[in-house]
Amino acid sequence: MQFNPIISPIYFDDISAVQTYARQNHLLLYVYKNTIYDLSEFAYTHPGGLQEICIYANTDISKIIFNPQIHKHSPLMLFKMSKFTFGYIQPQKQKTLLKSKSSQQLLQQTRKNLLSATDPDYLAVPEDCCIEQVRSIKTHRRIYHSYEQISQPK
Ligand code: HEM
Repeated sequence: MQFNPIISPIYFDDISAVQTYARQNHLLLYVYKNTIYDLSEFAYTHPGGLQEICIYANTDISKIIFNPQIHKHSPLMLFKMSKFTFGYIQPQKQKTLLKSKSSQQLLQQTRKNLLSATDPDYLAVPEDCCIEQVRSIKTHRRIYHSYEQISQPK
């Protein structure tokens, strides 16, 4: 079955992991600001030519694609590329998760729930913590997110 990165993006630790993956799977991957695009098919219809785009295959093109000395693409090309999004370089996925609005809201809500139920456990929730996987637990009054799922960032 074909893996669908749009539903489930792949996370890589660094560019060399991307390169190894691309080699093993015969893909033309391009990294722009930590987002990875699979242009394996698009490359054949690249208006600037297949050869030109292949030169930079499996590299970080953040400083390349808007470089006028190479070819200054229109910023709209990023929209075009977005449909080929394949994955992300994200070594500290958990910390990034905490930065996302929904994770923070969830964390605050969990703290409030524990507080409002005068559950002493809320004091034990560390100030700087992140949510790995949110599962729910039931107490005598309400359903909370499991404390075991809230941990210190590594
Ligand atoms: C570094 C990897 C590159 C990527 C990922 C890339 C990607 C793209 C994309 C997505 C477009 C379509 C833009 C659109 O339809 O709006 C495009 C257009 C184009 N590319 Fe590239 N390109 C790369 C390298 C190059 C190079 C090295 C050259 C020439 C030396 C080049 C020349 C062009 C030209 C002439 C166009 C058409 C005009 C334009 O949209 O600016 N590209 N490229």
